[in-house]
Amino acid sequence: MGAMTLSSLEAQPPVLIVLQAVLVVVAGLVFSRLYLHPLASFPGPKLAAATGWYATYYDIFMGGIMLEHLEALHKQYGPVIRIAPNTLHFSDVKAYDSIYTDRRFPKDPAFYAAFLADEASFGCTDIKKAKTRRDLLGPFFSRKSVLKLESVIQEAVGRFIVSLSQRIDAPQPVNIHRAFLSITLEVITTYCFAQRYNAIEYPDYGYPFVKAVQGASYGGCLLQHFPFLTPLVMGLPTWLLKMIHEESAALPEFRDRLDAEVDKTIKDPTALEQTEHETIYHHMLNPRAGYEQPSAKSMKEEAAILIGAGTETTGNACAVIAYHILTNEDVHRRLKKDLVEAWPDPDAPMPLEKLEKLPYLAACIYEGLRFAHGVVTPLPRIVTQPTEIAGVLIPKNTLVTMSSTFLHRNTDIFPDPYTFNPDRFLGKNPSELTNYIVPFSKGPRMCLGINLAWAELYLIIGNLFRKVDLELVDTTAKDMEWGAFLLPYYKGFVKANIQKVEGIQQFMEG
Ligand code: HEM
Repeated sequence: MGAMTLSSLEAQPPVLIVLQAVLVVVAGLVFSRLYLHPLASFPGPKLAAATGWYATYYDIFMGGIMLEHLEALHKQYGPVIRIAPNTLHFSDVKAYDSIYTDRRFPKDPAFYAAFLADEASFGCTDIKKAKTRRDLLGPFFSRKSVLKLESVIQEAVGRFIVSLSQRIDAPQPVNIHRAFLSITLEVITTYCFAQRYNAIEYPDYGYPFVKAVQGASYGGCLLQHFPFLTPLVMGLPTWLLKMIHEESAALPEFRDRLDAEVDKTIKDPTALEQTEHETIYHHMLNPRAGYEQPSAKSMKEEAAILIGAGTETTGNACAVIAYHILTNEDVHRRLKKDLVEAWPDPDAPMPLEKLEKLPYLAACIYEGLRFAHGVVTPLPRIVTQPTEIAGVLIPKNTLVTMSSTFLHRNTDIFPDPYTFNPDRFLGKNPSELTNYIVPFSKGPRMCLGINLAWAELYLIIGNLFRKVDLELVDTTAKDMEWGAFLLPYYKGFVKANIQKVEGIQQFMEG
């Protein structure tokens, strides 16, 4: 019998033998994932339990619709579902805190490797190293520091409003989504590096990095699913990238510029004495006692991450907030009225702390963040020891995830969730609701730039709706549909006609 099998194998072409061996291995793997894996008893589609290609199909081939699909799956299978061989997704609001505030759960290295920043805050998956980096940079992004550097943000916002005034009655509608990305880029570069990039003044708000930045998250997601492409993509010379996709070439060019700045600063740290204000380099090159100076690679990654993390997130949030205010006449009128009452002379300076006290402005921003979501792709954490999450015991080494959208659209917390209704935040105890607004995530790895982001949102939205009369044009609900590629990737842009701008005298004089 054995001899017969051997001789029949010998008769087969080698390719067929290899194919058969692969089939046996794959079948064994699928069998073990379906029936022997620690997550075997968790509900969910069998195909998702068998292979990660299930998520790849919805994420990449279907244009980022995995989140919509997850909603349907939760309806079918319940609050905890297996969405990949080793990954669970939750929909129960209680699970969010358990996943993201547990200090024992590190970020998943496989997910974060695609962002090519394992030595920077966002990409670092080692719990201790990540904490060290946050300790180092945290003071620079604290509330105190943001208030100290408020003039830097105010100056950029002033330039933003002036730039809009130059577009009154422009022949073409203004792409205000890109205008927001331009100001958020400018805030990050001036705040972090004390450097103006003049993105706000660029024709048509088309600064190359601004045009390229939305593609970056898509690229990151692509590399998450096809990591073997990473060296290939990273090895592409810029001229070739330009030929394949011209806009994307701005990304490596921008990164080269940052790298050169870091090298220059390391070579001549005395240059830091000349900067207009403190920068991240002051904190990294002169660390506090007990902290080491990061390597050049780490500083380069950090610079790129801060710009990447701070530009599109905040720009998208502004665009979504503005879109909903402009499409809801009542909200628009009430907001304008409140702003005019609190700020009768638009030429007078308006400090951040005063804007923050306007309840309706705050409510519009919270409601806008509920629609903008921040990072939408579920962010995986590793369960390092068996832990109960939302009443279910989760085995060690499982990846656990939950998208912020499952809080923001929860009908028990936010009835009629698809209606933009700032009034829901004006009840007796707003924090009962704001606790469920999690665009910045929660816990030890929540957004490092949260104070800066909030300051930008108040100053940009407050100034825009106090000083600028604008009308939405060529923008429909379809343009605001998005696919999930870490951040929402919108199908279109928010566009508007600028009709009147006031309160720019102070900036023109400056
Ligand atoms: C509306 C604006 C913003 C939103 C919605 C947002 C959202 C987030 C979220 C959800 C995370 C967690 C990511 C994860 O768990 O992997 C995060 C992390 C981070 N954000 Fe933001 N962000 C915003 C603005 C900013 C700004 C302005 C900066 C610039 C300083 C910034 C810098 C960072 C950094 C460095 C991290 C990594 C923190 C860590 O992993 O320890 N973000 N952000």
